[in-house]
Amino acid sequence: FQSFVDSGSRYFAASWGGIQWEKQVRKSAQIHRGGGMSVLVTGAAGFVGSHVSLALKKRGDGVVGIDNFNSYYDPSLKKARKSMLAEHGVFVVAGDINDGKLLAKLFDVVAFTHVMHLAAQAGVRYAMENPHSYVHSNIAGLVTLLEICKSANPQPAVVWASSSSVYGLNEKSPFSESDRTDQPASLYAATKKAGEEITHTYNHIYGLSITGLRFFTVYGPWGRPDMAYFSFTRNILQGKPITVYRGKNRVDLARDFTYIDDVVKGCLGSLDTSGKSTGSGGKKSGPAPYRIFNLGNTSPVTVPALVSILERHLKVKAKKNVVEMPGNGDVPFTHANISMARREFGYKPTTDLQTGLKKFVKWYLSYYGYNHGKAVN
Ligand SMILES: NC(=O)c1ccc[n+]([C@@H]2O[C@H](COP(=O)([O-])OP(=O)(O)OC[C@H]3O[C@@H](n4cnc5c(N)ncnc54)[C@H](O)[C@@H]3O)[C@@H](O)[C@H]2O)c1
Ligand SMILES: O=C(O)[C@H]1O[C@H](OP(=O)(O)OP(=O)(O)OC[C@H]2O[C@@H](n3ccc(=O)[nH]c3=O)[C@H](O)[C@@H]2O)[C@H](O)[C@@H](O)[C@@H]1O
Repeated sequence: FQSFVDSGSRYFAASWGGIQWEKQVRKSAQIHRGGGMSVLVTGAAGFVGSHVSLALKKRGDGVVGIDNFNSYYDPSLKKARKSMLAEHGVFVVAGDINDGKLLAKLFDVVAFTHVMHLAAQAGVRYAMENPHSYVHSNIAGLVTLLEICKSANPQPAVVWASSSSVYGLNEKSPFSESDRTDQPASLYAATKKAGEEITHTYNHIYGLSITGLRFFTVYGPWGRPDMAYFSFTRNILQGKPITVYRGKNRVDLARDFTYIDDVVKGCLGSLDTSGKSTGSGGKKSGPAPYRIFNLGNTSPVTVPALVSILERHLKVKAKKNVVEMPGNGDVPFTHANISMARREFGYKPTTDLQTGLKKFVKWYLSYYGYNHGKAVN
């Protein structure tokens, strides 16, 4: 088969469906531990997806990835993550979650017990540049995926990435799952909030088990070049200035930066406790779990403090341009209350920003070399 899909800004073709392809999918989905699960991970060549796929595979679960390798950021990093996963026996299919035929084929080949849905157009500020890419992946793609999941027999349990950005202009701190989420500050946040409502309908009508995870600014090795900690590192090493946004009345912005290994533990914990979907072939036979959890670090750090930590680890002083936060969708601060995730599956982040950034810098220097990151786009 050949499927042509619009992956954001450009078209690409992906081949799938041959005997060799099916063999790779089956092998990757094999469970190596009694009672293990077979998980379809969307966005598997992405930052969080590659880490979660690896962790599942390492503990004996079957994992098949799907990713459209779009060029929102350097696709060579996504390809490198795919190669790293292949070395550990995880096959990442090249394709778009809007391609219902491809998804149906994957479910024909493997009776997935779980779907870890991480494919999305991420990034808060880029939504002003390319709004339709958010609708394409975070709304249309989500619905295509849920349509396949609800029709599957048996239905998988679905765990998916929402975002701390749904708290938007909420001023109550720390953010609890029961706080209001009806004042998004960006189109990205609005599409994640829409995802929470859309998944609810599939839970209600079709009995799909749904767990939404509100991640809080995740960072770490194999991270995302568009995020501040990554682009600051690159610019500091290249001697280029960085732009540090500041809030109204000269107040520093702050984020509840959360280390990737902690988030991975939260993803696995929520998969393990997700319970079963209650329908099959599009028919519900009883109520199924619908859950939403914050996965944060519970200890916000200001952006200037983030820069200071990077300066110390990199042993280079940053050239800072401090500017007032433009009206670009950013929120002034985030801070997670994680008591629900702690209660449900023992989620307990253990990595502070200082320690986590040390690990990131070590990875960055080994991946891009010591030539001040000039290989990065
Ligand atoms: N990293 C964070 O700080 C953070 C915080 C909150 C929420 N999230 C959410 O977590 C998830 C993972 O984020 P990430 O940081 O790993 O981002 P990422 O961009 O590295 O990973 C997403 C992956 O999905 C793929 N993808 C995008 N649209 C697709 C489509 N239509 N079909 C198939 N593949 C597609 C991309 O190529 C990419 O590899 C996303 O849903 C994101 O919105 C991330
Ligand atoms: O928690 C979340 O839900 C979101 O976390 C991050 O979004 P963000 O917190 O904006 O992460 P960064 O882009 O790394 O920005 C971190 C902080 O640095 C600031 N920043 C960013 C870029 C820059 O050039 N300068 C700057 O000061 C931002 O205003 C923000 O306060 C991810 O990029 C989103 O995909 C995710 O949904």
